[in-house]
Amino acid sequence: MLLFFPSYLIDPQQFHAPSDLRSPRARFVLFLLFSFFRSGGYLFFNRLGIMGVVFETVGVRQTVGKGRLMASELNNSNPDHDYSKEKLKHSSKEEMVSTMTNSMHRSSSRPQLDVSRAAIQEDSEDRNPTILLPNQSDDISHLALDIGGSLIKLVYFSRHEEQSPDDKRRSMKKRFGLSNGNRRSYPILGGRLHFVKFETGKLNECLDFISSKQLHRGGIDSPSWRSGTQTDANIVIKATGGGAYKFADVLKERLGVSLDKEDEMSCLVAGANFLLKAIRHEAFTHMEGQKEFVQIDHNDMFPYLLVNVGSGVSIIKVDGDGKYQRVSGTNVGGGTFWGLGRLLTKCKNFDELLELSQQGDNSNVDMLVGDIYGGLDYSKIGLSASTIASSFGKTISETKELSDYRPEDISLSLLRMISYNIGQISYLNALRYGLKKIFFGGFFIRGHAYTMDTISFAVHFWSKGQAQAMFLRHEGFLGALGAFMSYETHGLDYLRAHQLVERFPMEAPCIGGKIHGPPLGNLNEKISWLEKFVQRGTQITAPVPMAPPGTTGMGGFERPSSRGNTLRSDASAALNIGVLHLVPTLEEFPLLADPKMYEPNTIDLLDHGELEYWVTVLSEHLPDLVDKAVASEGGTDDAKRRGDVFAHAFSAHLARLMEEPAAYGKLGLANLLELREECLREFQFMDAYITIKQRENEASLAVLPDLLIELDNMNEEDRLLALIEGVLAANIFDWGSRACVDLYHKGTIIEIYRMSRKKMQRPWRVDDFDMFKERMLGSGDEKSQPYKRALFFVDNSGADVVLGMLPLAREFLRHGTEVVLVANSLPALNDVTALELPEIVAEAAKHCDIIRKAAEAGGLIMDAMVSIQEDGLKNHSTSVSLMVAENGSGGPCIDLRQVSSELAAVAKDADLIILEGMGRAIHTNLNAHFNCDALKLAMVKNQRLAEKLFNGNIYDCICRFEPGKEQL
Ligand SMILES: Nc1ncnc2c1ncn2[C@@H]1O[C@H](COP(=O)(O)OP(=O)(O)O)[C@@H](O)[C@H]1O
Ligand SMILES: CC(C)(COP(=O)(O)O)[C@@H](O)C(=O)NCCC(=O)O
Ligand SMILES: [Mn+2]
Repeated sequence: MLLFFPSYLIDPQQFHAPSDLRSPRARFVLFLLFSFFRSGGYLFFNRLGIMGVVFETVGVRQTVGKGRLMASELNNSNPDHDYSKEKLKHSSKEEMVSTMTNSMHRSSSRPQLDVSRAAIQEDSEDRNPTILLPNQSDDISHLALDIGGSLIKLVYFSRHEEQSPDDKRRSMKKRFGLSNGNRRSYPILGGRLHFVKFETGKLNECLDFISSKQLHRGGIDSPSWRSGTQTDANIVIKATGGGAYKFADVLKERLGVSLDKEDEMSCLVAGANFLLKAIRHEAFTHMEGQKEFVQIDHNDMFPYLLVNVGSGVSIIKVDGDGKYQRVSGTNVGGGTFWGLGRLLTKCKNFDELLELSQQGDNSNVDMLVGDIYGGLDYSKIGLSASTIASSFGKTISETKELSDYRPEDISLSLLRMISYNIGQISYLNALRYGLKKIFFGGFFIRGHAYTMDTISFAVHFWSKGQAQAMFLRHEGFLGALGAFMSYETHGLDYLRAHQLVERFPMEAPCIGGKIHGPPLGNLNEKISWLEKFVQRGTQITAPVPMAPPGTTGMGGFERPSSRGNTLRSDASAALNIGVLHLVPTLEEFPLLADPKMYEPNTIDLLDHGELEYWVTVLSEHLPDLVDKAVASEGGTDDAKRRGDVFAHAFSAHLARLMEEPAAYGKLGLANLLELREECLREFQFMDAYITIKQRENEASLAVLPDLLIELDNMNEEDRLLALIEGVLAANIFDWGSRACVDLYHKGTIIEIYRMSRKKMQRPWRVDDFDMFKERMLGSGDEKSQPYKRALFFVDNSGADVVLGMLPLAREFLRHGTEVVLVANSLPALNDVTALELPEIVAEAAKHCDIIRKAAEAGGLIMDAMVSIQEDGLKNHSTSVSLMVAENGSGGPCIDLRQVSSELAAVAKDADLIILEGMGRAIHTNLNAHFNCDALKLAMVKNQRLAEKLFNGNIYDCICRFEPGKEQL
């Protein structure tokens, strides 16, 4: 039998089912219906009543004329969409499919897949049948080019992991001992945007790069490439810049592809608008060596002036999306600097020229006011003696030849001449149109501190502080991004800031026309490449070169105050930008009281002392972490090798950040801690603490029954206190804290837990327990209304979750409150993950009726213990539900601007959130305000932090209760 999808395009990321699906019956029927989708091709639905299907982009398989689709799980990503309005009224399979597809809502901008007449072949024996997409014809676009006068910029999209997501899912499941597959184990869906540049003069190397990765065919892993079903002659690539015309024939000849030419100005504007809207820390100011990220108000973005400093300079007034006017330009631009500079200094490359300027003194070349006025200021018109009166004016001397001047001085003079000139013309245009915001892009900027300072000074000086110069991290890629955006098929223009996660992998550089390393995606080659550096005794340079801090053009026409710093070589790595991971399922946590003001990080790492301290903490933790990571992979030679390279790579990141804290965007402690986890994953350490977690889970589960008996013998008030005490005490099991790890040598898990409980002394350092108790139990005769739904942001495995949070959850269930355990999507230290929780809950449920019934009601223990098919409908009860949701994070902290859509959806009905642990309740979110009540529980396992934030000591406890803003 064939099941037909209605004949229109669906937006996979926006498909979800109504909340009615929470009824076990509805879910069971759906389960039967879609059981054949499971594992790798399944329609997923979780215990929260949010069912989703996503045609996971990485799972898309296509053949010519007949698409094949591997469905995978996911849920809604459209924050505007109202779940509650949709009702599922049909019960037959066909009707249900069609109802669900009808409920999908179509976004004109995301027509990734044409599922018209899509069909499932039910006669197939396969439990994971393929869906045929007979009308899916085009490959989803992957590459766009901006071929400029000096540089070729590539933006390309990759959907594929080094390992296929299915393999990953399988190996993760195997490791976690989970056999069934209706839980998502890998949150990265979407794909990745990469940014690469080559010199236009080395077009051939650029084409080799494209060809080696088969980017024009959708990447090495694309099915059409593997199957050889697509002919290159059909391939059309978006391109902009003059080279799109000039080199069209070469591309046709070499790659067989045609170029679809996009207007350069439109692309620049589209690229800039996209970056400003979608990337949180894209724009920054740079004054006197200080870089500061600018928060862009999306509702007040326009108009602005865009100055693109490429070979030449374009000045564009931007009034909105697609609304712009090129108001001016100048032929004195980056090409002038590089061209004249090369002639005058004999430099071999652009960076060398820039680097030279850092040792220069332009007063040997420039004619200063003082040179004309006999050393005096021309104070009447506000010019100091050191102001440049005439760039290169001193070289009019007839007695000197070019060789009599230092190349360093010439380079600096040239740089200042051109930068001031551009700054001044930009200001004049801003003045002409009454604009206050000027964004500078183009590769002339090259993240070079002195260039930015000089332009900023000029804008500030001439506008008397009225206009502001801002720079863009993706400076040179505006046009290429715009061309990429112009594909009508990927709809990335609708992405929002929270859906993009920037990563900085140790990728081999491929810049300046040379690919300095292996093609992306081959871990082994990447490791060898990094090893070579280590063996040669060369420090691995972190992947993001940028200008040194502190070079400044103070005084506008003064000399740079900071000198002698070397410019990070462009060839040593990529740019000051990372790979953009597109995670269309991330959303803003809906219970944040003031999302615009929300700042996750409590500690400001702009404070150099703080940065130094935390970098040292992480460095000192590194050897132990490497040991654990290597052991988690069986201690094999391969694991040791990866462990070694991981240590070098992570140290390089830390060194890089010490040098320039804002190199990867705005830096907080949460980012630093997450970087460590990401770096581990980059070298394929998927869960370094797996053994420790399992051991601690087992030990804790063994004593749980006794603890529950003990608790049940208490009266309600004492029990509540004991439970909170228990959470705080058990939060001591934190393998990320140096002090705690030292403690673990001193006893068994249970001994340490008992010791920790014994030490609990009220009042705690922050102690709002009485307020919380009153809200829970009421006061006097007045009983309080129980919470409807509580979100428990759980932290560590073992005692923390088993003896701390789970018993507390049980108490809420007892009060009739629905509980959602919110846990990490990916491992971080010894934190429990959402994938691991069902099994832990199932174990606990063996000893506790309350947990068992609630877990059954939440559909949770079916995940780990019984198959829903065998259990069927017989066992559901009316008890409140215990559920699990993943939080979308892969670090020990949580940034609530980017949570999983699963969590965002379930949060809508919550009236209490409990944030537990140092990472989630102290390092991040200590100052966060919510619309619902919030309880923040943590033990402070770091002396410095305890002193700084709470004027206290290590092992102090925090119990902060904050009534929700809406309740106040
Ligand atoms: N590695 C490099 N090689 C050549 N020029 C560079 C390099 N890095 C920065 N530049 C500067 O960037 C300019 C080109 O900027 P870009 O935005 O790519 O413009 P275009 O599209 O005109 O090539 C060059 O003229 C030069 O000033
Ligand atoms: C990484 C952590 C935030 C995890 O703490 P948790 O959230 O598990 O309570 C914490 O271990 C930490 O801040 N460690 C570094 C500090 C130290 O070693 O003292
Ligand atoms: Mn933790």
